[in-house]
Amino acid sequence: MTDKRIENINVSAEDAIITPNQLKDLYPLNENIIRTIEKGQGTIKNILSGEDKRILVVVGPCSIHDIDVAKAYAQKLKKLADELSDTLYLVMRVYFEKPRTTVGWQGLINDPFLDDSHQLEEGLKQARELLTYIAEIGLPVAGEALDIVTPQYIQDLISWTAIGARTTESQSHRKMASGLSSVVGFKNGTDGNIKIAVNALESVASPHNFISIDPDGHVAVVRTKGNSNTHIILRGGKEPNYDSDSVARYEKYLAKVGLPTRMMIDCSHANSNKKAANQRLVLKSIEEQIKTGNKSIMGVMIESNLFAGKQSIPADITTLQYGVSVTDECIGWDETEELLKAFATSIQS
Ligand SMILES: O=C[C@H](O)[C@H](O)COP(=O)(O)O
Ligand SMILES: C=C(OP(=O)(O)O)C(=O)O
Repeated sequence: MTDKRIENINVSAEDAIITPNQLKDLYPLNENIIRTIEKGQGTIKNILSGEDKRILVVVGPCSIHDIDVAKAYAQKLKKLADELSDTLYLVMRVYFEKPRTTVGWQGLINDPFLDDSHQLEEGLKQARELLTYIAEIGLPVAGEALDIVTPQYIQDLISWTAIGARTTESQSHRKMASGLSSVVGFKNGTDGNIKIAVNALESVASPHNFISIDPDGHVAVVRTKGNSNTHIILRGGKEPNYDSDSVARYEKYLAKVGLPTRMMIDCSHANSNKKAANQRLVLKSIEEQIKTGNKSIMGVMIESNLFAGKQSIPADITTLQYGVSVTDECIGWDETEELLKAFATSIQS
């Protein structure tokens, strides 16, 4: 029994919620969905190995806060993905969990009503419903695995996974990622440290054992086989790190430690100085590097929403602007379409 004099002094409640299997029964898989995920996970593995020569593009909102906006975005992106599929493999960023530098809204799963009511079960339901909708239309999805337990609820619907700059060095995240079925990308640290991402690749390739929950919600020891389908993501730090000199330096470093020299470049975050308009400059540099023979850049990340910019979350949620990010600045849909079409045409020729 808990003795309240010494334990849970700073805990106000422990509310039981739906189990992973119960959530999956509410929003089940079907053959269409399984085909999208199998194809998504498989294609991304082939891009990582170099067998598929296309460039992986992880593109979409910084965070999902409005399911209708996300569905409208997914419809547009699917059309563009089909159009550019000879050169680019487009995967939608569907990020439900936001790591914060200090405090702030932590994403749709944590607070689906954006009002500090923290109805996590509702957040999980909304997340899974959206993921099944996007998979049904045949579009693969990318997510950030920030929480250690939520993958049990939604990871079957994810084709590519990021571990963020603030958690790349975390042993718990590395252990969890060693059991994920998708390719996993590790960001460099917020200060620009690449070593922690390279160390993560080594750690994640090994089998691990850790305590989590099983699909029925029972506490369980999860024993993983290790995941070698991994790569680093350059997101900038104190300085941007997308330029050809930085890329060449990281290629050498990966080769020196015996790892494949494959990497993704994040056009946003510290590579854009958090200014969405700068993402096009990063993409232009990537385009030039690929055109001049770079074979290490296997993917790019772009933060994009229906409309450009960002907004603060207002006290009255009904006054939110439709289709505008509530976390980092994004480029709008028109610019996204223009940039990706130009990128595809340029690297094809
Ligand atoms: O990608 C989003 C943000 O860069 C990340 O969540 C950190 O945000 P913050 O510095 O506003 O907390
Ligand atoms: C938080 C993110 O990035 P980073 O971990 O690079 O800050 C993100 O991609 O949403």
